[in-house]
Amino acid sequence: MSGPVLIIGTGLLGASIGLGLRARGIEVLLSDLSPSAQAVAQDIGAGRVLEAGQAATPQLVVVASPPDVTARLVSQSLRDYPAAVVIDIASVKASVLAELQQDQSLGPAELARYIGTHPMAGREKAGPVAARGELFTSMPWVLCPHELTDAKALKTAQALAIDLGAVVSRMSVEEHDQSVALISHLPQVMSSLLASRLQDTEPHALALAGQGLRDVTRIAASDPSLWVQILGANASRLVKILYGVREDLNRLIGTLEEPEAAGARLDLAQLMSEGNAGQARIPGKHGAPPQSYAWLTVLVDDRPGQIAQLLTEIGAVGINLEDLRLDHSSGQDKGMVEISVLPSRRQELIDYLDSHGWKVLQ
Ligand SMILES: NC(=O)c1ccc[n+]([C@@H]2O[C@H](COP(=O)([O-])OP(=O)(O)OC[C@H]3O[C@@H](n4cnc5c(N)ncnc54)[C@H](O)[C@@H]3O)[C@@H](O)[C@H]2O)c1
Ligand SMILES: O=C(O)C(=O)C[C@]1(C(=O)O)C=C[C@@H](O)C=C1
Repeated sequence: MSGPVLIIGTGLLGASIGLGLRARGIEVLLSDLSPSAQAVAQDIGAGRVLEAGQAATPQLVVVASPPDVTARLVSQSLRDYPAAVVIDIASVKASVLAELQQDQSLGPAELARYIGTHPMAGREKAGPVAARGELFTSMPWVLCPHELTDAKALKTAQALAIDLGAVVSRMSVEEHDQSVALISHLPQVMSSLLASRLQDTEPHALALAGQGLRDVTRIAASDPSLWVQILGANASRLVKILYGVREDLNRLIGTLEEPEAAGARLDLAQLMSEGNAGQARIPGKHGAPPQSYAWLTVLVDDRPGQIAQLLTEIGAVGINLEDLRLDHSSGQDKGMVEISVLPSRRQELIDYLDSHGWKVLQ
């Protein structure tokens, strides 16, 4: 796509889009209510601040503000930039569209230039400092055209997502909100509920925290003010899913209260197998069927440059790294680098690292 692209709201998502577009040589203008957020976004290379009152003729306006002000900013942008396509990236879509459809200042010609979108990529951190230009690579990006969206708006939104490396899909706002209630909003509340149990836990118990707890609580660190808005806007869809969770939880509690009762073990096995079956359905990269990778762990000294050296050596053997996790063994000055590769290359990599002085834990 060509620029300029104006990004309104230069926090985590807005600045990440700016970084990704700048890396592709596209002109980016930045605007945020917070002078420091826009200045930081400019400093990290996400674009150039559009000063108040300065004229601009963007080809595309991306509204990347919190959901509760999104419709207002989209409406303003449609009026301020009559030649531009305007998109938003808010995590909820039906409430934004409904507000725009009720907006008396917008006619069909304005609404035709608008399309709601949602990149299914983010982090548990807010603000431009946490931004990453590669955030969207291989991640889903949903486009939600409404009945008036014109072909140019759809094509421009699609070009943005593709240029940023995302995998594009299309849904109605209803279908989108229904889907993310389960795929994104339930995981967030389950993670928060679980992590909230840790508030009064003794430090000696917390010191036992392994990867399992970390896996399921990463997003419990997410920004409360953003999630209050997301959960509030999608409450009616999420609550129906939570009724089902409540039923399952009641059943599990009943089973665990009498673990020796007839059928109790079968019940537990069923719970685990149902979880296995659901987990196995989560697609891998690019929406492809899940691919199982083989993991190995390399112990590294906790000093600068160790991980970079390890990755350079893996690259030199020509083995593609599918995933990487870092952990520290408690109480030691050692780091553990967990690496996943195609199963067929695992032994080759272990042999290579062993022979080059790395300590591999299998
Ligand atoms: N965080 C995620 O993982 C994620 C992922 C996908 C989509 N989203 C959506 O992206 C949007 C932005 O989320 P974020 O995580 O980047 O939040 P953020 O808090 O990092 O950034 C939001 C920015 O919007 C600015 N802002 C607020 N009101 C404004 C206004 N009236 N005019 C201009 N700027 C204004 C804030 O100052 C802030 O810099 C939200 O709608 C969110 O639902 C978030
Ligand atoms: O990876 C994360 O940190 C996220 O929470 C990202 C995530 C999600 O996948 O649920 C969260 C909310 C957004 O609307 C889109 C993406």
